[in-house]
Amino acid sequence: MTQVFRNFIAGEFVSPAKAAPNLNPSNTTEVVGEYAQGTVEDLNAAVAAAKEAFPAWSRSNPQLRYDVLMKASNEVMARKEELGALLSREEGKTLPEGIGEVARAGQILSFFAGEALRLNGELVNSVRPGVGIEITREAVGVIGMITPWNFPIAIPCWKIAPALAYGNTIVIKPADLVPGSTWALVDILNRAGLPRGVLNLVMGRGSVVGQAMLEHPDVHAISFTGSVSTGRRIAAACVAATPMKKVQLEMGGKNPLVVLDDADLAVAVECAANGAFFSTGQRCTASSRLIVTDGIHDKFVDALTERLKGLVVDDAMKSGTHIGPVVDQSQLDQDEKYIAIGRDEGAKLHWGGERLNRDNPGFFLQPALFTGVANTMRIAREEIFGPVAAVIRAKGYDEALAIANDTDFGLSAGICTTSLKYASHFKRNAEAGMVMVNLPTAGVDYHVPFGGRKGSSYGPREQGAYAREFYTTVKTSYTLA
Ligand SMILES: NC(=O)C1=CN([C@@H]2O[C@H](COP(=O)(O)OP(=O)(O)OC[C@H]3O[C@@H](n4cnc5c(N)ncnc54)[C@H](OP(=O)(O)O)[C@@H]3O)[C@@H](O)[C@H]2O)C=CC1
Ligand SMILES: O=C(O)CCC(=O)C(=O)O
Repeated sequence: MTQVFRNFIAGEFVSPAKAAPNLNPSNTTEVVGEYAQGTVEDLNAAVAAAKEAFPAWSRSNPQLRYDVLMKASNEVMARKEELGALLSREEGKTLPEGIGEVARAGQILSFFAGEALRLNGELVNSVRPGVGIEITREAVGVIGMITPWNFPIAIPCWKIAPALAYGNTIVIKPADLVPGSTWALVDILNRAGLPRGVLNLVMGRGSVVGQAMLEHPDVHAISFTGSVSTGRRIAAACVAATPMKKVQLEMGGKNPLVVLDDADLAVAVECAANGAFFSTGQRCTASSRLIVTDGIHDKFVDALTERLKGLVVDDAMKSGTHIGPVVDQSQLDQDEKYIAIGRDEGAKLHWGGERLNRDNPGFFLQPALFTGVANTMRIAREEIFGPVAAVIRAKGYDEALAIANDTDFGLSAGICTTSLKYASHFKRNAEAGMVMVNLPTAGVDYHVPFGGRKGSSYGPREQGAYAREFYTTVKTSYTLA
């Protein structure tokens, strides 16, 4: 019998009224596990537990928070192969990518273990004689977290770890498509010594559990990663709530990779192949627009096409697979819809884009490379979130930069060049939260801020010490001695 994975509320695993199968996108006949489908009552119980746990946890000794996070980090690292396999089975990224993501989660936990000890304040002279001012940071309260399917352990981890380090309590709702990795993370953190009610997990649908979280008056802040449309709805709900909720949104991207005539061709091809197609292109940092200057355009397209021909698309767990399946039927439909739109708009489907049959039934799609794309076309403006990239030709650097910035998004932007002048100019003038020089637009470090501008992000940055802006609130105290 398939195991039923239960919600974790007030320090207990709670038997659900309903559960749903978590399917493997590499083989849809394989059920990874049955996972609870939470209800509004479950969410209410989880928020009540988090509220009750908050006073003690927010005043707890930082050594305790350090110990819990470090112990959890050690277990995540020790089990990275097993957890990486679970992640690859539920989400479809390749096993090395899955293991790499789990290792990143372990590193995030140990980074924030240290942050629990480093949280500090400031002493400031008052303009009034005899008065001293302290500026301190305190935990915000109960944090609601709503996470997407494309990074099933890293994204929950980079929300949970800072929230705990700075003394908040949590209710998390992972994406219904991939609850398994978050369940494993919550189980590990619980056994690492978290007091009852500090971390609560309610799996299930966004329209039910997520919506109830937005409406609950005892949830003080919401951290969300996912689509722009859901993000907008969440921001509106947080502002409309009484009291208003603090909100942080990480949403889509339409990230440019500029390739200049003077680029090292091999570096540029590797950046494009990795940034656009690895992890099946299902990254908000994916390079979906390849903006290539005239002098290198044809050589680059030929070399990238050769590279794509060598990429194996197959079961995520098979050794030798470079690109796993698309996450589910609905995302596959979206990818195919945009491939059709690109053709209808007059772009040339230069290579790929075909559905592939493999040994098992799964959502396999050949990477698709469009050429002759204008930046006004829908495939250059809307986030597809699949292995589909658009090559846009530019006359030179100035035009390439203008095209790169001509987008509603602003998450990551990359340039491949051997010129210090252009690299420096691009770092200063790219309208994005993250800039990469001779590196893929996707794939970031775990100890520095992550986030974007324009339609990509809203609210304070995630990750690194900058995460404290969201997970703490500032207090200014005046004392007359
Ligand atoms: N920037 C990023 O990292 C990501 C971007 N996307 C983009 O979004 C598209 C659609 O993916 P999808 O998974 O549907 O993204 P969504 O934005 O719908 O889902 C993200 C999370 O929000 C939850 N959610 C959905 N509706 C609500 C609601 N009304 N109230 C509260 N929470 C809600 C989801 O729950 P549930 O589990 O029920 O879906 C999930 O946990 C992709 O094709 C891609 O373009 C998707 C994932 C990540
Ligand atoms: O590129 C990365 O490393 C992170 C990408 C990401 O967080 C996302 O796609 O949601």
